[in-house]
Amino acid sequence: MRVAWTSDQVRALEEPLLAAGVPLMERASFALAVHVAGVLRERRGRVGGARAVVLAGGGNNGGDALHAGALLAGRGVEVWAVTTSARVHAAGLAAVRAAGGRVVTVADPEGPDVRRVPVDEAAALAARADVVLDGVLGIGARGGGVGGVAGALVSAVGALPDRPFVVAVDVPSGIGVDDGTRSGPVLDADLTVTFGAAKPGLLLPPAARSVGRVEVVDIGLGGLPEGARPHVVRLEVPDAAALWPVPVAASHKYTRGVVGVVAGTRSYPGAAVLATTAAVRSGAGMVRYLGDVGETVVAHRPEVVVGPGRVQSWVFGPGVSPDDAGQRRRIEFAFEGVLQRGEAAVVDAGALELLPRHVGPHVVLTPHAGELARLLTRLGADVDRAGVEAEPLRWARLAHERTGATVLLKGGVTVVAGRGGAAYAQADAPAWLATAGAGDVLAGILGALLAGRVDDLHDDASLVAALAATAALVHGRAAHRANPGGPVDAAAVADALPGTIADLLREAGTLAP
Ligand SMILES: NC(=O)C1=CN([C@@H]2O[C@H](COP(=O)(O)OP(=O)(O)OC[C@H]3O[C@@H](n4cnc5c(N)ncnc54)[C@H](OP(=O)(O)O)[C@@H]3O)[C@@H](O)[C@H]2O)[C@@H](O)CC1
Ligand SMILES: [K+]
Repeated sequence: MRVAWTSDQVRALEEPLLAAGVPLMERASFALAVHVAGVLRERRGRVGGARAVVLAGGGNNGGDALHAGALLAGRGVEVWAVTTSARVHAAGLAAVRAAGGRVVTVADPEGPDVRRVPVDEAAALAARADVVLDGVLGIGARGGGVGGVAGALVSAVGALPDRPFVVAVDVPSGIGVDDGTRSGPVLDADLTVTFGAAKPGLLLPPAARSVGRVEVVDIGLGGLPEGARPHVVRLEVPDAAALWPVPVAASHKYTRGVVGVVAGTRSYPGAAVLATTAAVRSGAGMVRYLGDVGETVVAHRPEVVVGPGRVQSWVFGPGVSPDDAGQRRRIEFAFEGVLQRGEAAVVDAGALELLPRHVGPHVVLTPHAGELARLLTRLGADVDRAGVEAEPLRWARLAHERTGATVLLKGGVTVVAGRGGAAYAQADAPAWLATAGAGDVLAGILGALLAGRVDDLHDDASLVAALAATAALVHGRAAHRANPGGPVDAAAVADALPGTIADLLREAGTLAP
């Protein structure tokens, strides 16, 4: 599990350690230098003789970068430090100089003993480097992107035609550290070396697209205090495996969970086939189908039972248009069971428009950004698709607050917001998965997962959000497995589910008997 702590959470952990004289910056800069040396070795075969440019802002983020620069200079790297603020981390600067590094500045005024160079000249230095360390801004960033001459430098380096390898120190400078926004110049990184724990902006879109590979370095901050929850979590394979309902020898189809699927119409029968197939192939005990295309569904999936009966979870909406009277009536009727008996439900596509006024967290909405914007607009919020894409967690949370439902917002990074502040950001899928029918498959996976764990959901409402994140993880991994490195179609993703889930359980050592 990758957890993200906010700037305030990190500062609260740092404070007593710094007061006690724990050398956090030494630890951070040493680990940073080790990672940069690793990059240089990988890219050029050796560290000595490489060129590194350190972009150093006026705070401790610049201090980290300068100290790492000094360590690299000590290993024979030609180091140039470019300071971006009249204020500079004095000890870091002294260390770079003592190790033989050279220092220039783009700031005005230039400060004592530092030669001022135009932004273009500093960017040209970066262009000739094997690696650039971005230490302009860390968790002290005020948001709104990198301002002033530092921002001009970040833009100039980012626009270099032959971009050098960029290592972000703690975070790519200029991202919204706590909310993942991108509202000004940001230097996209190839590698981010972050201290203590990930930060929300490293996991959340759109900033998460700027971070490259993320390495978390333990600098001895310990953990969050009792009761504090990480701001955002990204589940990994062992977490998903631990959450997956695995049958035991005594299990039968009803204890394993029955999924009721109300999906598809005569115009869109494929959605019904995909959602039921995904539920069957994710290990549901049984799948029921309600709708007008039962024959088509059974032709593809003979395991599916057509017609009403008891279910543990529902999948509403794939391929359903709200003006289809038959499906609308079935969904509205089934929602009564969801509200009265506590059956879980996945509410997708056309069914989003049929959502009752207030539901519980055992109902999961699975909109994409445009659908979430429409839903929120109906609920009185002023937001459009671009607004949702700019701050997905904020809007997913608002939808959770206004409806009571757990919200899974689909995207390149899928964001989940649930009860008790639960928030997940999953980046498991190849970009190829942005294809018709992929959402129907996700809905089926989640339906099976909720049916299998329905007894646990009511004891622990935040579990639903974790299950939604698990469904996104399995969906993404199934897409990778369906055709590694190439295009995928939704049916192939559904077909890859049994193998994906078996691999997941095998990797985590939780195989069924
Ligand atoms: N404490 C420790 O010992 C440890 C700290 N650690 C490291 O310290 C980092 C946090 O350091 P920090 O708190 O000094 O803040 P930091 O991110 O360097 O930036 C603040 C400076 O930026 C400026 N500024 C702000 N916003 C701006 C903007 N939009 N555009 C332009 N400028 C802007 C602002 O200047 P101002 O304008 O206010 O004069 C201020 O000077 C953390 O990420 C980690 O790397 C680790 O080594 C572990 C030990
Ligand atoms: K940085």
